[in-house]
Amino acid sequence: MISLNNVFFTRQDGGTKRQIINDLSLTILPAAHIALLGDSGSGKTTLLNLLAGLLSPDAGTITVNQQKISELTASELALYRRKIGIIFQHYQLLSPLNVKDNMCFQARLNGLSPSDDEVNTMAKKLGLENKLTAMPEQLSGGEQQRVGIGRALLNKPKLLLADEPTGNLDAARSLDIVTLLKSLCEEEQIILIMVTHSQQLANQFTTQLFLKDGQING
Ligand SMILES: Nc1ncnc2c1ncn2[C@@H]1O[C@H](COP(=O)(O)OP(=O)(O)OP(=O)(O)O)[C@@H](O)[C@H]1O
Repeated sequence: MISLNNVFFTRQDGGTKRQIINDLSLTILPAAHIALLGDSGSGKTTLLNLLAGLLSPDAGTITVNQQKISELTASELALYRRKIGIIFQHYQLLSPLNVKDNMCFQARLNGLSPSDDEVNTMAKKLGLENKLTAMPEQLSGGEQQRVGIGRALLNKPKLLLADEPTGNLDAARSLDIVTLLKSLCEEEQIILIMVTHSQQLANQFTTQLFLKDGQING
């Protein structure tokens, strides 16, 4: 479960301060799947970064699975970040590593050692069973994003944050990837929060939240 209580976050915009997140309170239940929508610049990525512990609120508290992340020290935050899943629009695979090692990368960083069985099962679910020894540059965009999903899931997160994960893919492939991502999160009871500009993709989610003026309109 996630709760945000009276969270404020400002950015310096030229000479003035701009309130990006403005007294936001929100509860997200375990295993919820949420599409986060909002105009460009409304603060969607900022909100994901606050949940990822990459930014700290100016005021208010953020609690993720009973851990008050807004009060953690830098080293505690580094440990917290290792445990959550993040999927980026630009995949961010490591080019010298093959698919298998990319998929295992975050889990290994977090002290887990996925077995060959686990990796093969995940690769199969992602349709990557014949690509485990391929290098990232030999993959299509959709395949690279599936490696990104595998990398996040093999780390067994309780929370997965996805920032426009299909922003680089065409509509049909985006729908396939989001459907797959959602069903894998359902299977593993993972909270999924996905930023998207696409209403069609958001419609795959039972909960849609709209960020506007630093506030959530659910
Ligand atoms: N590092 C930064 N320094 C200053 N301002 C920033 C910084 N990063 C983002 N901003 C500003 O904060 C606001 C919110 O940005 P954010 O990236 O969270 O929006 P978004 O809703 O994710 O936008 P988009 O849909 O275009 O990706 C924007 O006005 C942006 O210009």
